[in-house]
Amino acid sequence: MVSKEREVAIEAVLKACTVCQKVFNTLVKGETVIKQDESPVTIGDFAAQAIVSITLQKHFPDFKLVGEENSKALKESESLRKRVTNLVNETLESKYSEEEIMKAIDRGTYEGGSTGNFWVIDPIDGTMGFLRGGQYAVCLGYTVNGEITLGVLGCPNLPCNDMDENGPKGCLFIGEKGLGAFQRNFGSNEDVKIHVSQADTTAKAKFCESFESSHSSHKDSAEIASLLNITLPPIRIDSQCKYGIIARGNAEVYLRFAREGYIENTWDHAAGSLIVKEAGGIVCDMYGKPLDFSKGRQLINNKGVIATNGILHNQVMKAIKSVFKLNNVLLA
Ligand SMILES: Nc1ncnc2c1ncn2[C@@H]1O[C@H](COP(=O)(O)O)[C@@H](OP(=O)(O)O)[C@H]1O
Ligand SMILES: [Mg+2]
Repeated sequence: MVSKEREVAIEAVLKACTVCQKVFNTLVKGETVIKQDESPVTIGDFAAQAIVSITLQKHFPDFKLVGEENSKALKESESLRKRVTNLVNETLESKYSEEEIMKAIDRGTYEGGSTGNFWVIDPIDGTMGFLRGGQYAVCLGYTVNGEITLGVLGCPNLPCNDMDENGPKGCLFIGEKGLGAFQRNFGSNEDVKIHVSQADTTAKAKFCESFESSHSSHKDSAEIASLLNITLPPIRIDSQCKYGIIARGNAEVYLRFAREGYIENTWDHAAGSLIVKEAGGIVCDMYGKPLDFSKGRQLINNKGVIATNGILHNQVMKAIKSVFKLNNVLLA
């Protein structure tokens, strides 16, 4: 049976994707002067988080939400507040007040933790990709007692069929614990089961990483790829779309090595990591430890993020151990 959480999460993510596309088409394309606090990304982030929060509230009045955004900037700027409010009301065909919208956004200040149920939202993951007209994702996860049990990624610009840029674009990835991973294309109601690649040699493998080298060291990943005899160039795309393409088998390995001291946020990995696991892959940190979503808003127990198709996992982890000269790396 399809859970109510899954249906509501899909509804929320699709509506949030609609607002992001609207912001891109009307603001990013048309806007010439962008003030820092009224950038399209800011407007889109607030509107998308408000829409997800309002949709969850409608179905689960007591819901808790770990969200990337809060209403501080809206409280400080009347024009920003008005623009976000109009955008949300246009999209939902509703009449929420500015106060109601800010309250909805601030539901996202929950601290998370190891007990109870809560949602995790990244309203626009891949800010840089969004602005470039590249990849970004609306990412919604659901956590039960510190473990992600549901993840939905909305990827408005991602090709539906493999990486075919000429075909249709816009797809959802859905993962539910124990029930597998699925892709649903925008405009369709059909969920198609997806699975990681069955490639069993690294020489033929494809790896993906952040477009932005400031988010993940391209130099380190190149060294690891070389040690693994990977010859194909990296697939560099923004956002959790990377988890989506691993889950449906377009690439076998996702490497993420942030600068020293950077702690990953739960909303950047919650939905995507479950989708890869449900598609048969493995997700862990650079020491082979599972991502621990039970410690609050950030992944304080983890460093780096690795996702693989499972088959190549141990080879990848051994290469990481060698390149970073680590003593302890857990194998699968
Ligand atoms: N120095 C850094 N190292 C690693 N990740 C970073 C970073 N600065 C920002 N990020 C995170 O990287 C996310 C984008 O991931 P990717 O590089 O895979 O596209 C950003 O999400 P937002 O775009 O939601 O802010 C942000 O949370
Ligand atoms: Mg993000």
